[in-house]
Amino acid sequence: MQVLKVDQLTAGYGKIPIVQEVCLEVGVGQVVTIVGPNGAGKSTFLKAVFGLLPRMAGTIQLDGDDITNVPTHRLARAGVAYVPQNENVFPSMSVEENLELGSFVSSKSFRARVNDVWDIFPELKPAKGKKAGLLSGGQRNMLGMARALMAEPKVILLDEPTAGLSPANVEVVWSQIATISELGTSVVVVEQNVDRALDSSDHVYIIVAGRNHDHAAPEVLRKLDLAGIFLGASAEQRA
Ligand SMILES: Nc1ncnc2c1ncn2[C@@H]1O[C@H](COP(=O)(O)OP(=O)(O)OP(=O)(O)O)[C@@H](O)[C@H]1O
Repeated sequence: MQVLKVDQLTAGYGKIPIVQEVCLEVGVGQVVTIVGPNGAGKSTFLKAVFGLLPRMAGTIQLDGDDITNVPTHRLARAGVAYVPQNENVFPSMSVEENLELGSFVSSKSFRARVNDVWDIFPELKPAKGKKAGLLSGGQRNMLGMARALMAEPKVILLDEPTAGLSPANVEVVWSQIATISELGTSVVVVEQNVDRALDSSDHVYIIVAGRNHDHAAPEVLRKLDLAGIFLGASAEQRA
């Protein structure tokens, strides 16, 4: 059974569809990555799955239950978490307060759950009293993920968690993603660096111009001319 199954999703801003008939499936504990050229609609897709944009067509299932029309504020309780690329923490609140907010829909007490999360993000624990706005960019990204995980989601949607990070921090984030999936939360991650995505994903979807272009296991995609696909898409966008 797939944890998340998105079928033929069409969504966009206002009445303009940006993603069209996009399909994506994620199994239990899998890391599924979405790659594609700039402006392909990757972020739009995540926002639409999380109900932040109107869905014009298609269906979304979580553990076999239809959640297509479940509003965003109920999705967290249902088991879907979303971490946007920016503004993913409350800057005037401490690290620990951010995590407390994230724990409201958890079945575990804050104290029990926070220890699981400190295990995944040990760097955050010494900073627990610090205001989130004073953290480095990398630490803020971690806190965004940590806060979302406090809710014990079945699936977590991460929008470019490695954007703007140093190479060392990129590696830290990918190892955290691996740990999150090993602990049973499935991960859907948008990533700009295709090679890095192929190294750490169970399955990769390529979205071009708002539509599914291809999807396969990394070893299959490595045999394709990915640069050509991306450059071709850029040329089409310029034309
Ligand atoms: N708030 C918005 N209102 C209208 N159009 C938008 C909005 N945000 C994004 N778009 C448009 O939707 C399209 C897809 O953008 P999106 O950010 O989803 O792409 P992306 O694949 O995530 O790109 P990138 O890799 O550059 O982040 C783009 O043409 C963009 O201009």
